[in-house]
Amino acid sequence: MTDIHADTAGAGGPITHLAHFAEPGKIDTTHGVVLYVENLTVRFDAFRAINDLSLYIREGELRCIIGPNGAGKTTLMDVITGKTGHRNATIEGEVYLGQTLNLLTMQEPQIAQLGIGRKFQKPSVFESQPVWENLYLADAGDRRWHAALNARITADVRERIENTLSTMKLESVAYRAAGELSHGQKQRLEIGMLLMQKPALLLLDEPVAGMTDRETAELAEILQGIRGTCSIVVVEHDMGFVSSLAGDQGTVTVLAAGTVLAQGTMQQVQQDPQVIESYLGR
Ligand SMILES: Nc1ncnc2c1ncn2[C@@H]1O[C@H](COP(=O)(O)OP(=O)(O)OP(=O)(O)O)[C@@H](O)[C@H]1O
Repeated sequence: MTDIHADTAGAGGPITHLAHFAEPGKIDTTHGVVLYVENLTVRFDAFRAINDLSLYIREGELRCIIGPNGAGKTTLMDVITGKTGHRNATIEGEVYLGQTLNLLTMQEPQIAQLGIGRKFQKPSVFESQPVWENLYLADAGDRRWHAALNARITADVRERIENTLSTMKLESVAYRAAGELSHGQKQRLEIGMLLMQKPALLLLDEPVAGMTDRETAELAEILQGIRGTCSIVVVEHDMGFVSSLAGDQGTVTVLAAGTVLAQGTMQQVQQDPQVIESYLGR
């Protein structure tokens, strides 16, 4: 470990200092932290995909997570979103949303309802529906599809759809079928669909894979624009994209062999000898 890895000083302290006054189901961020991962170990049979990993995501933070193939990035996202339960995984440690919500005791749908939105690498949108309707259906959530389409759109939802179209730079294609969009536009639409659900924490898994340079730069600008409205964790291999998201001050976490190898600003991790050896130097 290097001396730049730990930033728990700003993380509001460990989850053993639980506040008990939060409303049930509400995320208690009284310490400024939306996600606590503490001493997490995930074993697949005897193999440790995650090994005593701790990290803290602050409210409104945009965190980039990088690391070599097999470092445990996807496994970490899976644990946070309740996806590892059905596999041959043994999980130890603590994963809390805010001070009180123990994610390791919850199933995937419940975690999504609490406000964790996850975008996988490949876009997943309703191809035959217009862009605006995709946003509307995302807002409708688990209301039945047909019921949602037949319901009147309230002024509040209309305004949020318009705002999301504008935020995600999709106004000019609002009435086009989602299937006709470019790859970059589809990725933006899917992120917009997650934003319609007002997430507390947005997890983006390699969002610029397959994008052109221009689409990548556009997404970086958009994410910078929504920075602070919710916490965002981006897992990415594209270093140019990570640099533009992190800027001079943002925190970049480097995972390797299932644990935090280094953590700090982009400049700090880029100069870290262990990071260069295990990842960037390749
Ligand atoms: N269900 C499973 N059973 C056994 N091993 C697994 C399972 N899922 C993941 N692993 C192993 O755990 C390690 C971490 O995998 P993971 O997919 O989390 O890495 P990653 O950092 O996301 O890699 P990449 O950048 O290639 O997506 C890898 O060695 C992988 O082979």
